Amino acid sequence: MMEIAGSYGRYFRRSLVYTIIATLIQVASYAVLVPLMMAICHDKPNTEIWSWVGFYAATIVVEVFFRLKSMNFNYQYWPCVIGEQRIRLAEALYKMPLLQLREKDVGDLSEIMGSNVMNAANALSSLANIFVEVVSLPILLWVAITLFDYRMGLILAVSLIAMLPILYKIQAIYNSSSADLDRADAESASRIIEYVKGIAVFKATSQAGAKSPRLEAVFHDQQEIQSHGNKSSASYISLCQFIVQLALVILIAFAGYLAQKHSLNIPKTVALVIIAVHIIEPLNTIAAISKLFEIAEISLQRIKNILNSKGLPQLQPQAIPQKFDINFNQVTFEYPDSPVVLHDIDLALPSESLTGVVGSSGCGKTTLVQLIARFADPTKGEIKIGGVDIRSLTQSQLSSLLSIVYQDVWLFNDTIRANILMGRPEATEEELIHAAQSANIHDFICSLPQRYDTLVGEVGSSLSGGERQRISIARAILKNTPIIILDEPTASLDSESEYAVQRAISSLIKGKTVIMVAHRLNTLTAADKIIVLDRGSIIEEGCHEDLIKNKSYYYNMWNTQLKLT
Ligand SMILES: Nc1ncnc2c1ncn2[C@@H]1O[C@H](COP(=O)(O)OP(=O)(O)OP(=O)(O)O)[C@@H](O)[C@H]1O
Repeated sequence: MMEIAGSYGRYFRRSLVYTIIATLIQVASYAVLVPLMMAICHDKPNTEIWSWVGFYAATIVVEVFFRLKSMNFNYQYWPCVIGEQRIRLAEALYKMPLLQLREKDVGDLSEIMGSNVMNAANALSSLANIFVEVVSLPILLWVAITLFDYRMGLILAVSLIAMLPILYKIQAIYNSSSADLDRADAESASRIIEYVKGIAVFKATSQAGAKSPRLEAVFHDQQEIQSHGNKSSASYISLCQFIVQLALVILIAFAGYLAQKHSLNIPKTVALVIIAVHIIEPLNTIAAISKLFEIAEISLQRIKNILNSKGLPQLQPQAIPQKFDINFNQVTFEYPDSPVVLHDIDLALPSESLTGVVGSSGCGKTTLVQLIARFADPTKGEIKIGGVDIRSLTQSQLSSLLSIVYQDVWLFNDTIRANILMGRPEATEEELIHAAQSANIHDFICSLPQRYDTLVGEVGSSLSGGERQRISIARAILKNTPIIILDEPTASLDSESEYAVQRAISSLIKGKTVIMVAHRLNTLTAADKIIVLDRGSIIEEGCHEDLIKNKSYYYNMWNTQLKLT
């Protein structure tokens, strides 16, 4: 619990203390019933009866006061706890190696950050207090009953303890349904995201809406699991309550027997039975909330799995590099449970040079460039920037050294200004406009109704691939890092857009150390060096003219592309 409470732990502890105080006072109020009943039945003077009534009323007022104090946590800090947990998760995701993050299911992650955090916080805000109350109240009331009549206390304890193994057994039977339901919820969240992202494909294949078998199957499963879960939890709660009520029946029968034998007087019997009823009430609640605790426990486990995932290790910290040449020394890499993708790569990229990476599909080009950004660490070997092993840099140090431009551009549903400023939030208006002009996108932005304040969401679908790409390049220009990684930035563009984006790229890479993956070899003819990869190994290296002269792998690729154009 304290883990979820995070920095609000002391408020949570305080609220539990208030609950305990309120419960103690509640017990005192019930205990007052015994002398009150005795005073009424034994015709005691009115003053004595009224003083007991007054005492009873006073305990109720004080109890309500402390209950309200304990609830303060719910409405004041509960939303803060949720916010804090979500920030912690977001930070854990940020630290997670990209390779590991990409393997996570988006639906699953949104379920964790959404419902799972809510479930865990609910357990903290309301369930914990109820739990303290429903556990401590019966114990304290039992102590009170035992003090008034040890035989009643004994019979109550024996009958409740005898029922514990049965309750435990029932709980074990019903336990699995919550985990199944949680899994079904996560699966359904994933399918919904998949459906929304792939709706164009679903429409094209006439599998949209009710005709989508994937969506239908997952909703059907979820319904089944949900109704099974609801049925089982309803019967679980009823069964537990029935068993707990049995203990009350035994106690009442025993109290009647003692009263018949004149071993217990009537007012005391009535008062003790009233108190015993108040023991049973919270015990019934335990059955209901234990189900909610179980759901919270599963949610907490899923949250912890993210929070406990380890980031990439950091070597002894070093000063941020002052030179920006990049060196691969004997770098080998393999994805988990996959064959080796890169073999013993030795590569030197001088400062302020442009290096192209080419090769057939799947030969490891993207993997090679992503290793520079520590998307994952090499299985063997090292990568250095300006002589500094990148594993000794913090994530933000490394990020400040490089910008990556991908083929698929991700723009946030915010203004165009905000999207570009992500490169350097503190940039001035002049710097922003200069970056957009350099990226060849300023005129287009000015043609939009709200210019730089146009929301990407409003024009998102009408932005062409080239326009989106130039916005992302403007962001990189503004960031102004000494190293630029380009992973097929023009691969999906038509030749007109490609020309505009190429001009933007020329502005971006001026005076930088650049590594660029490209399928279209004509984009690399001016590169200082081109490396040719085949099945994870460098098989050729040199400038365009040298590689053509070699008449080998690159030469064949070039001729094939010439024939196609
Ligand atoms: N996350 C992953 N887990 C396992 N294998 C992967 C993963 N990502 C890529 N691979 C495999 O690693 C190999 C190299 O992939 P990579 O994307 O680096 O190739 P590429 O040369 O950039 O391909 P393309 O030109 O088609 O983009 C491929 O066989 C690919 O299937």
